[in-house]
Parts: sequence; C-alpha cells; structure tokens
Amino acid sequence: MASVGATSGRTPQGPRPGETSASLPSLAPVSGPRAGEEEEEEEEPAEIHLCVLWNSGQLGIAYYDTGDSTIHFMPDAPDHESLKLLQRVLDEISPRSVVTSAKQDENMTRFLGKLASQDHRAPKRPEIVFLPSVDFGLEISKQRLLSGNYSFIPDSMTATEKILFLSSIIPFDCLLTVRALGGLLKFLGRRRVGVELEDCNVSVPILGFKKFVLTHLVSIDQDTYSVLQIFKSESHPSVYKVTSGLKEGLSLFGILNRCRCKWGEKLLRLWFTRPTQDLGELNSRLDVIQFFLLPQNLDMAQMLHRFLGHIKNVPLILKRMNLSHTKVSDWQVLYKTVYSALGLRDACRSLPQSIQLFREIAHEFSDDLHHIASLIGRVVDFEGSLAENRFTVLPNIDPEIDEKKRRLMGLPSFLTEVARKELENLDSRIPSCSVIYIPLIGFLLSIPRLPSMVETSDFEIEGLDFMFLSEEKLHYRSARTKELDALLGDLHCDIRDQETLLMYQLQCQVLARAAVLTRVLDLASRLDVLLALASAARDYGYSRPRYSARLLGVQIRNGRHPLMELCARTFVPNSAECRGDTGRVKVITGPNSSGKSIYLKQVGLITFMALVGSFVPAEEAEIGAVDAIFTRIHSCESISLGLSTFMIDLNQQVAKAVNNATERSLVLIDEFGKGTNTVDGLALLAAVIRYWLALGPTCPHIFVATNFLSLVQLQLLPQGPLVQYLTMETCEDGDDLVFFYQVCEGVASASHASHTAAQAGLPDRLIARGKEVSDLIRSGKPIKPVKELLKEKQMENCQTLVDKFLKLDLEDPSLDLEAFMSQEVLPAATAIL
Ligand SMILES: Nc1ncnc2c1ncn2[C@@H]1O[C@H](COP(=O)(O)OP(=O)(O)OP(=O)(O)O)[C@@H](O)[C@H]1O
Repeated sequence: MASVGATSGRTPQGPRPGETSASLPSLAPVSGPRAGEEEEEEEEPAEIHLCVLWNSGQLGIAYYDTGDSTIHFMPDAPDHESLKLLQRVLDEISPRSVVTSAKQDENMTRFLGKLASQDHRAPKRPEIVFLPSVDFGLEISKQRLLSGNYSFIPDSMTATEKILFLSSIIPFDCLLTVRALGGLLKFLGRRRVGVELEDCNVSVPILGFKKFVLTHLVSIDQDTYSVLQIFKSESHPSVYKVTSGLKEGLSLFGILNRCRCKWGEKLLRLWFTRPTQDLGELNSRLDVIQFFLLPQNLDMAQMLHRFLGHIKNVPLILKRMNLSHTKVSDWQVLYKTVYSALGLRDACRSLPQSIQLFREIAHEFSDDLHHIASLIGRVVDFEGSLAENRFTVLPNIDPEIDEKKRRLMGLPSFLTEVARKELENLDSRIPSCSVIYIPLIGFLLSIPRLPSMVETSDFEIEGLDFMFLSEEKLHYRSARTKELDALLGDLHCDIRDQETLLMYQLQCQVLARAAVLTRVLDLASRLDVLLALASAARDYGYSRPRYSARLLGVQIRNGRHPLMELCARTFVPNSAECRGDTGRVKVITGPNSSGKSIYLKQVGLITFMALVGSFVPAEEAEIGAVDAIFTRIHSCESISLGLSTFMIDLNQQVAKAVNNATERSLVLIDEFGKGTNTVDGLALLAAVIRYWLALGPTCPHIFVATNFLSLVQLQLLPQGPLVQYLTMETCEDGDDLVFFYQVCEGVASASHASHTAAQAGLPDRLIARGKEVSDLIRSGKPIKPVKELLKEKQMENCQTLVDKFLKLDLEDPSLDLEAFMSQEVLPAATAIL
C-alpha cells in the first residue's frame, strides 16, 4: 500500500520506506525508462499504408508512414499501362497494405491481382484492400482533407486560414492525388492505424503532408543493388572471389553511412533508392560536400556533427504528444533537439549563404524553435520529473500548484503533531499511532494491532470508524482525519491533475509549431547525410564528379572499386570511356580472376555514386544522362529464388535489359550464357549483343565481360566502331601468370583457367588432364577416356619390361643378375602394377 504518514507514539516508530517527507509525492513505483535517458529508443517497425488510383495513364498515390506519422503524396504523374511507376513505389516502400477503389480500371485490377498472387511467403506481399468507390469521391475527399484534425495546425487558425494553409501544401488540382488522399484518410480512420487501443476521441496522428516526386529517377532494379553490393545483405555471401578477402555484408551503404542521426541514415537510404538525373539537386549536394572537404572547414564540420548527434526522433515524440502519451524523457530529448537545432542555425548563419542548404537552415530554423526551447526550459522541472517519473513543473509557473506543493511538503511534521494529539485521546493500551495519507482514500489513523485484538469485533474503537487491516496495522477514520480530508483534500492528486493539465497546454504549444520541428528534421538529416558523404570522400580520396546532360554514357579516369580498394593490398585504378557512338559495346575478355568483374562493377558503382550526389572513387568522372543501370552479374541471391541459373540469365536480368534499356542506359553483363550448353550460351550472348548493335545510335552503353573467347575468335559480332574489345593485362612468367589488373585494348589469347585452378589448389594431375583435354578439343582430336589411356600406358610399360628381358645376354660373364633385377626390372614392374 502506498501511503504517507507521520507517527507519534509512546514508543516512537522510525519512518518506514515511503513514509518520509522527501518521498511524499512519489507514491508510484519508479519504473519504465529512466527520465533523461538519451539513447535512441527502439521504435516499433514502421508500417506503410498506401492508397493508389490509376486512370487513363495517370497515377495518384498517397501513403501514410507510421514511422514519421506523415502522409506522403505524389502529385498526379503519368504511368503507362504496365504501371512501372507504381511498381517502383511499391519496391521502394514495401507497404503493409495497398488500398484502392473497388471500382477499378481493368489494367489496375490485373496489376493488383498479380501483386496479390505473389508467393504468400514473400515478406513483402502487401494486403490489398478495396474500399467502396464513394470513399474516393472528389468532393468528399476534399472535405475529408480540409476538415481533418491536424495537430500541426494551430487552434488559433480560422477555418478560412486553415483552408488556405492546406491548399499551400496539398495540390488540390491533382484530382487523382486528392482522391487517393481522401481514400487514405478514410482507411486510416477506419483501421485506426496506430491508435487501436485508444478511446474513440483520439484520431490517427498526422504530423504533416509531404510531397515526393519520382521524376528524373534513374531506374535500378533490386538485383543490381544486390550484385553491386550497394546495400548490405547478410544472407548473401560475398559476390567476390574467396581470394578477395572481402567480408560478407560489406556494402557501399555501409562504408558511406557515417550519419550521426537516425533520420540522416534514413535519408541516405532514400537517396540510395532514388538515384536521380536532376542535375540541380545533384550539384547542390556536391556543393555542400565540397565545402566540407576544404581543410579550413573541418572544425566546422565536426561542430555540426556534434549538434547533429542530439537531433533525436522528433516525429516519435510528436506522435506521442498527439496521443497524449508523452514520456518524461521526451521533454528532455525535445529540449536538447531544439537547442541543437538552434546551434545548427547559428553555425549555418556564419557559413556562405550561396550554398542553398546553409541558407535554408539559417532561415527556416525560425524563432519558433526559441519559443519551444524557452517554454520547455521555463516550465518543465526535469529533476522533479525524473524523481517522480511524471511530468512536473518548475516553481512560479502556477501559484496554486506552488501553494499545494508547499502544503504537501509541510505535511509530515504537521501529521506527526496531529498523531500526537490523537494518541492522547486513545486507550492507554495503544502504544503508538500515526496519521497516514493515501491518495484517493485520504487521511487515516494507523494503529498497531494489539495481541488481544483477535476477532474483527476486537478492532472496534469508540469514536473511530474501522476501515481495514493491513500489515498488522489497523486503519481508522477519526473526526480529525475527516477534518483533514476536508481541509487538505486530495493534495497529491490535485497537484498531479493540475500539472497534467499544464503538460497538455505545453504539448499543444509544441504541436502548433510542429511544422518547424519537421523542417528541422528534414534539413538536419540532409546536412547529416552530406557531412557523412564528405567524411567518406575525405578518408577514401574521392573526387567530385561532373555531369553532362549532352554526354551519353560515362567517362571515368582512373576509377576504383569503392569496396575492393579497401580490401586489396594494392588496387589498380582503371579508366572507362563511353563517348559518342564509338565503342558503345565494350567486350572485355581476360583470363579468369584477372579483374573483369571488378572493372564492370566499379563502372556501375561510380556511376551510381555520382547519381546519388556523392563524390566518387576516381581521379575524374564525367557522368552523362544515365536513365538506368541494368546488370547481369552472377548473384547467389537470385539462385535462392528457385530459378535455374539459365532462367535467371534470361528472365530476370537480360530480358529486363533488352526490353527496357535505352541509349542512355548503362548495361553491365558478366559471364552471360554460362548457365547452359557452351555453344548455345555463346550463341545467345552473341545474339543479344547483335540485337543491341542493330539499334545503331540508340544502342545502350554496354560492358560485357566474358570468358567465351570464341565470341571474338569466331567473329560472331559484326565489325564496326560500335564494338570495342578490351582485355585485362597479364604476362606469363614461366608456368606462372602475372595479373596487372589493367584494362587495355585487345583480346585475351587464352583463359588461363589452369592457372586459376592451380591457385585454387586443384591437384596437378587434374590440371594436367584438363589441359590435355582442352588441347585435344581445340585441335579437333578425339578424347580418350583416362581408363583407356592408363591401359595403353600399362601395355607400353609391359613391352619395355619384355624388351629388357629379351635384350638380356645370359652368357655374358659380367652380367650382374641381382643388379639387373633391382635396378631395371623392379622399377618397371612397380610402374605396371
Ligand atoms: N583493379 C584491381 N586491382 C587489384 N586487384 C584486383 C583488381 N581487380 C581485381 N582484383 C583482384 O582479382 C580478383 C578477381 O577479380 P574478378 O572477379 O574481377 O576476376 P574475373 O576476371 O571476373 O574472374 P572470372 O572470369 O573468373 O569471373 C578480385 O577478387 C581481386 O582480388
């Protein structure tokens, strides 16, 4: 029983835990996370609910992310019948549910049907929800949007102001988007997303509306992300050779992600999933990176980095405020976040305002932040809140609360005095008593149970109302305790109620300024990402890429593979040239393990990094208008899909490239055709390349690495400037083959597979036999089975032995038969056996 009391007695009793004046108001056990704790909280995984409408080639999309409690929408965008754009959004956000109208275009129905029939074990399969078409009506959707209860809109706004404000955020002229937004709101309200257990007055928290656009995007499929090791994939063994020493799970994202705050990391991931051709955006990212790479700006970068470390999960706090679930620690975290944001603002004001990000931070981190910080600083008693594990306010905020707290503080000594007086009126057998206070029950007289008090009737004491027995103490209401109830009331509960009320008011003030906090998060995460990219660029010696809208393809001087260069003892840089119409198809041959795949991947990775707005591992790089990166590089993950290697070759990757690559696309093909019969594979590879070559000036930029030397030897490709042959430089040193990992013009003369086999530790006998067979095939001679060969050898040995005996002159006096047997016969016989 939680209680507070004061004792008086003929035998004084020491205060019991929970009965001291210091702990008076703290009656609830302290539990849950410690106040002030600053580690990023483990959030529940975010869920995304997407609403989509498609009509006559236009797509309207809106989705709600429980992670940031924000509605994201894409203004009406063209999407053809194959709904590629929708597929891209689905791949990117992996929604938990896809909501749409029950009355749908046939095309969309087909698309959703396919989505629903995905392997049900696939973790990404969303739930498809059809709502009645009336829920997507234009007018009804507009009304729903305008009448929504949004905490980020201050209560002080009039209805007209609210409409104006929302019209500045939501594109009401995009009819499909508005209808999708309306449908989404209906769905959220019906499902009560995130507030299932709340009372019906609590609505789904919506902290803002955010627009996203998917124009200018560079198309990259999941296989490419995986084979280029852009993202980490734990279940996926390294795509590199065993000899590389590259650790499983090492990824481009992993080495560039030096973000201080969680939201920075999230944004970096988003940039990685949305490489873009928007040169303005890319250059603005590079400007910031370049600024921080200047040695004189290193200190500033470090200072900003420190501030960013205090920018915490504001959306989670705002969401809790919305649901009135704010924790004590939330106030402290928010306070620090806001102060750090102000620090960022002041720092950015001293930086060149010609850089857009600094300008935006300097201006958009408005005085609302000061207001929030000073409100929290003036009102919240962090220490008191920590001690009581609930929201408490500082003195001088509310005189009534101050007064009640004063009375509460003086209560123990006052109660001791009351208890002393009560004892004087009690039976002299009663040795001691105390007056205790129990929230919600009030003041009670507590008397120790005497040994003579056995039956309930023994508990009766004249003038006192018996209440209950607990821990060998009898509790009574007396006239005096009733007086105390009337006089002091339920002090503790009153204080708690009043402080909670103040907390609600403070919450409303903060929520009304949620817009600035959301902006802080947006800009701080952008700064965080760019500082991270700058830090990686400095450490790894990256350089700024240039973009050229007119150049098709890429120009890379002395490029490196960003992951391999961290593992190789010495990494050999290589250049790549795609200029104009010459050499659009690069056929790279070279011995096994000579560096063909690494070269291919580094071209892809450097291009990708430039399209994300990062510096790149190359001395110089000029990136043209690249609209897609396609790859056909062997990946173990693809195999786990249950398709044969050859099916993967065809279906998954090459078919995608053949059907979609344009003259602006980069296509990387490694070891295509290996999954089937050599001749068929070779023919297929040649057919695919010839198909592209036939496109002439619209042929994509293709890098093909192959071990099929016959592709060149048999002249399976047409001659002409579109094809360029490259090879990896090597030199033979006796039996050894030395790799230079240097790309040069030309064609490999042999695969040197036996060398690789020897390096891999295959027995010499096997390698020799392999060589023998391949020589026989090349020279068109028949291949005899090993068994037959052995028989022939044995016959030869027998013949030799017989010859030795036949030549033996038994008449010769110098004949040493013993020596003959041991030196001539025995070795020959052993060879036969
Ligand atoms: N530029 C380079 N500098 C240093 N080492 C390199 C370079 N390129 C490749 N290597 C080393 O060579 C190994 C093999 O490279 P890679 O896988 O690219 O060979 P490959 O020619 O594609 O082989 P295969 O034809 O058998 O697939 C790499 O794991 C790496 O250790």
